[in-house]
Amino acid sequence: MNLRDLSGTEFPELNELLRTDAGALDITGITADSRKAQPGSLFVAVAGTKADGGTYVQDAVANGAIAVVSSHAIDADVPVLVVSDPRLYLSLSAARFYRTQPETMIAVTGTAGKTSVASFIRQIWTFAGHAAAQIGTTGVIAPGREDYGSLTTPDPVSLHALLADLAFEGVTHAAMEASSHGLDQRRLDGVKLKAAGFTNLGRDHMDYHPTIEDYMAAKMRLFDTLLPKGSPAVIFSDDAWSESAVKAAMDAGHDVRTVGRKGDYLALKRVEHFRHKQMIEVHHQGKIYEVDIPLAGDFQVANALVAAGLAISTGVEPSVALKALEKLVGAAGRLELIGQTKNGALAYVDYAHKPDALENVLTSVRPFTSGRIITVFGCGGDRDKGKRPIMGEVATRLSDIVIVTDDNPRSEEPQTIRAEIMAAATGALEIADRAEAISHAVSLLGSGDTLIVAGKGHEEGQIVGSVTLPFSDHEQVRTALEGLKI
Ligand SMILES: CC(=O)N[C@H]1[C@@H](OP(=O)(O)OP(=O)(O)OC[C@H]2O[C@@H](n3ccc(=O)[nH]c3=O)[C@H](O)[C@@H]2O)O[C@H](CO)[C@@H](O)[C@@H]1O[C@H](C)C(=O)N[C@@H](C)C(=O)N[C@H](CCC(=O)O)C(=O)O
Ligand SMILES: Nc1ncnc2c1ncn2[C@@H]1O[C@H](COP(=O)(O)OP(=O)(O)OP(=O)(O)O)[C@@H](O)[C@H]1O
Ligand SMILES: N[C@H](CCC[C@H](N)C(=O)O)C(=O)O
Ligand SMILES: [Mg+2]
Repeated sequence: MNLRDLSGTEFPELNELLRTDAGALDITGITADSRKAQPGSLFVAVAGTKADGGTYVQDAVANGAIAVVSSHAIDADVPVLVVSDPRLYLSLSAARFYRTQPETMIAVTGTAGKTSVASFIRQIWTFAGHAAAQIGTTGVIAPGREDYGSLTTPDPVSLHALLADLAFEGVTHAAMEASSHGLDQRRLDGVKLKAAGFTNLGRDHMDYHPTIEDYMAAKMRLFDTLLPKGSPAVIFSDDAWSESAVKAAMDAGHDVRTVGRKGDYLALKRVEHFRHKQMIEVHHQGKIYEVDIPLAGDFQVANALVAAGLAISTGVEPSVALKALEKLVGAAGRLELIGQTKNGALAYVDYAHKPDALENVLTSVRPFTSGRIITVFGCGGDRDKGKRPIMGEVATRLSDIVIVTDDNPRSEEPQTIRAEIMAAATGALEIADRAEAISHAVSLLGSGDTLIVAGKGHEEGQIVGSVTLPFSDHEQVRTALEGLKI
């Protein structure tokens, strides 16, 4: 594709340059990483958190890049396109370069629940007969494909290559997770959305966003900038930030549809909890539906309603969407029941790695726990340090026994991380080795107890320094359960 077509019309500052021979350059690839530049590539220099792409222009050109995009003039032997927002350019040009995306794309944002909602909406679409995909923290799941993921919202070049592949494979419907990093870094700006969803807002990523308002504003880019005006915006109604989200979506001129107890689109009227399922009564456009959701946890009801709202908003019959909820399978590692002991204690793996999520998960299991709640968790290194004592307090307040252990220490000293949690975790035990912490917790399980191993969910590794050691909470819990004599 030539540079003129690739650049589109969103950057009038390029018009003059693109009228020259530079506009006719045949671009054979796009990258923001000089190390991936090849002969014929366009190199987009973006300023990042660790490095400034601008310093790698010569490397990119040496690797074969034939044009460069930058936020400021740079001396180079190839044409330099100076644009106000290189990250936006990267996303829009990647979308044009890879051309196709599944026809019905939706994105969901919020501090907790994105992976679950993306999984649920994929399951509802599939139940309704569509070829559907989900893209997010747990990777890509689509017919015939299950790829393990790393980022929640992939970088724009990988994302658009993936969307084109999915469309080529026949996927017509895809649900994406929109992380605040992804939104802030314009990773989704080239995606053509049909609808968008919001779950909730809580403390997260305070290492990246200076204030919670800044964090919320990044999330709201989904509504105020990305979703085309007049599209359905499905918003969970019962969160402290719901009103702000509704306002942002209204101000942007969207068709706002609230779901939850205070919701008007899917109004939740009643919930009855059972051990592994919940019965809900939902009102939608004058009709009453009673649905059995085969998952534990109040928060799963919220996620199921956001997913059903998005499915209905993208053309699924309401009765079909709500029927599909009866068949839901939880996303991997999200309050996932791994097994039980002979004396009836339940062992779950959960991905709660932030205070609100931990609070929710521990509160959710209390109604069906006749014995004690035993919690094993840690906090990641090189991430928000402020959440550590908060999670320590939440865990000890809502559990009977807490074991503080390691969770991806990365470049930090593991004992320092544990100490920061322990400072507010009165009475907690500290066992550094996560496998040992899990087996000790399992050995304590008595009749009616519930074990929650939180923080790693679907993850398959423990990141120590820059090395990822194979590690799975699932496997450790399973092994420990098998080793029990009772
Ligand atoms: C903090 C953050 O979001 N970083 C992401 C960001 O990197 P960055 O722009 O800050 O990159 P940088 O390292 O400062 O480098 C700047 C630029 O120089 C380029 N460079 C660098 C070196 C070189 O030799 N040549 C070169 O061209 C880099 O390719 C980059 O374009 O953009 C990169 C490409 O898209 C991401 O891979 C990278 O994710 C890092 C690995 C990461 O850990 N991100 C996490 C925090 C993240 O994004 N998490 C969210 C939310 C998670 C959740 O709550 O679910 C997610 O969406 O996953
Ligand atoms: N609607 C919700 N409200 C509160 N907590 C939730 C909700 N949904 C999930 N959780 C909690 O958050 C954890 C992560 O859930 P999920 O993976 O669906 O969210 P996410 O937004 O994708 O998170 P991440 O940003 O870490 O990928 C769950 O394991 C559970 O503990
Ligand atoms: N994807 C998120 C969550 C990681 C969860 C936890 N296991 C940790 O390492 O902090 C991140 O990288 O911040
Ligand atoms: Mg996620």
